[in-house]
Parts: sequence; structure tokens; C-alpha cells
Amino acid sequence: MNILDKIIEQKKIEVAERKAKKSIEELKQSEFFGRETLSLKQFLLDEDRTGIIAEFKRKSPSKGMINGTADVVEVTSAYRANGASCLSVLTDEIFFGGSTEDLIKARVNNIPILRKDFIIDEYQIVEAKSMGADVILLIAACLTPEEVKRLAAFAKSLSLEVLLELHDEEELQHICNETEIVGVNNRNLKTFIVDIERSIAMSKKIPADKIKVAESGISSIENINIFKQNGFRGFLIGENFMKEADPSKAFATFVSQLKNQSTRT
Ligand SMILES: O=P(O)(O)OC[C@@H](O)[C@@H](O)c1c[nH]c2ccccc12
Repeated sequence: MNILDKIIEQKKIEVAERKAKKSIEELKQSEFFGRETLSLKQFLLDEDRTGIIAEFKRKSPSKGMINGTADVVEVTSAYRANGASCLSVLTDEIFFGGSTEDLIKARVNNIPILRKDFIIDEYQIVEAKSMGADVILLIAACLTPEEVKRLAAFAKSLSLEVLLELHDEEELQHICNETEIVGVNNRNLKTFIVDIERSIAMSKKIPADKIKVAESGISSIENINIFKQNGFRGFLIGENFMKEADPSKAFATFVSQLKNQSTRT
């Protein structure tokens, strides 16, 4: 069994337990449920923003512990203050060390928030809304095209946007009318192999009307410039900042370099 299979198996158990603990009706009573969501699409298309979807990730199955001490409010606030277009907050506990709490805390920031988790059930989408998320992730590698369509339509009915994550060509068939933002994960979730060229190779095959996001393994301004030349509007970056003792400072330095470079060219 590969790691993605393991995560999904665990996720099924977790979702069943959470459903038993809290009903959908209870979730809907959250103070965040009625809030007006922010549009990732709009934030990514805003030329005055960096396009960076900055991720808060404490650990991962591929890297183990990345940062055991970072404070979610401090780091996400610095991400926002320094030009992030969106925050990505891991809510998976077992494999990524995230939590519902982390996302709720990050909500102090008035920019879109992506609930980063393995979504397999409508219940998790209601949860996402009740935590204050604006966007959910749907991973093609663990869903059928029909499931993507159904879950994306459901998210839309709650005014949440969807980032559809692809990795290889076979998954292009998961793209549908309901998925307007398409990410290409440079990391294979089954083998952990990272290949930054993956986004570029895949980009040519994604329909032109979709907003493209490059995900994982991004560590340089040069990477971003190449992605931009290939039509990408969003760049999902986690470890490059989180691996530093001070992720806030690492992010600010990265963005100032990015801005310097684009004014020079
Ligand atoms: O830390 P990185 O290499 O910059 O990657 C961030 C993000 O793309 C990665 O965490 C990710 C992409 N897709 C996922 C799906 C589930 C969990 C995590 C992920």
C-alpha cells in the first residue's frame, strides 16, 4: 500500500468518527458558516499580488518534522502582510500535524484560506466552511472524475472555491466545468518524487480557460518566473518557508527578491 492509500484509509475512519461526534446541523451553527467567502480566483488574478499560496505545514510524511515550533497566527499574518495571495493551512492531524484549530486561528487574516486536507466526503466540505475556509482541495489521485464533479458542485453550493490537484496526464480527465482552478503537484503523492518540470509539461494540456497553480518543491524566484512564462498564476509553497526557524522572515525576504526581480525585467 502506498502512502496515499494509507492516508485515505485513515481518512475514511476519521470522517466516520467526526460525523458521529458532530452533525452537519451543528457544524452549520459555527460563527464562520454564514460569512461571505473570499475568491481565490480573484486574488490570483489580481496583478498587484504575488500569486503565492503560502502554506502552514508542521510536518509531512515525506519530510518528517519540518517545523515544530512555528506559531500559526504569527506566520500566517506575516504571509498575508508580505503579499501572499492565499493561505494554505493543513488540517490533517496524523500525517501533517495540522488541525481545525490551526485553520480557525489563521482566519484572523482577511485573504482566502485553502483547507489543505484529503477530501473524500461532503461532510468535510461543510466542515471546511464551518472553520472559515474559502477554498477546498480536491486531489485527482484519490477521487474518480465523477466524485470530483459531485464534490466540486457541492462546494460551489456553499460558495467555496475548489483547487483541483493533478499530477499526471491521466488525471486531466478530472477537469470539469465545476473546477476552474487547476493545480499541478510536482510531488508524486505515492512515491514523494518531486519534479519541478511536471507543472510545465502538464500546463500545455490544461484548457486555457483554467487558472493554473504550480504546487510543491518551489524554492527559487527562477522557478516562479518559469512558471509565469508558462501561464501559471498561482504558486503553492510550504516547506521552503516552514523549514526555516523564522518562516515569517523567510517569506518576507523571498517576496522582496521576487518584487526586485520583476521591477528589473
Ligand atoms: O512544501 P512544498 O514542497 O512547498 O509543497 C507545498 C504543497 O504543495 C504540498 O504540501 C501539497 C501539495 N498537495 C498536497 C496534498 C496534501 C498535502 C500536502 C500537499
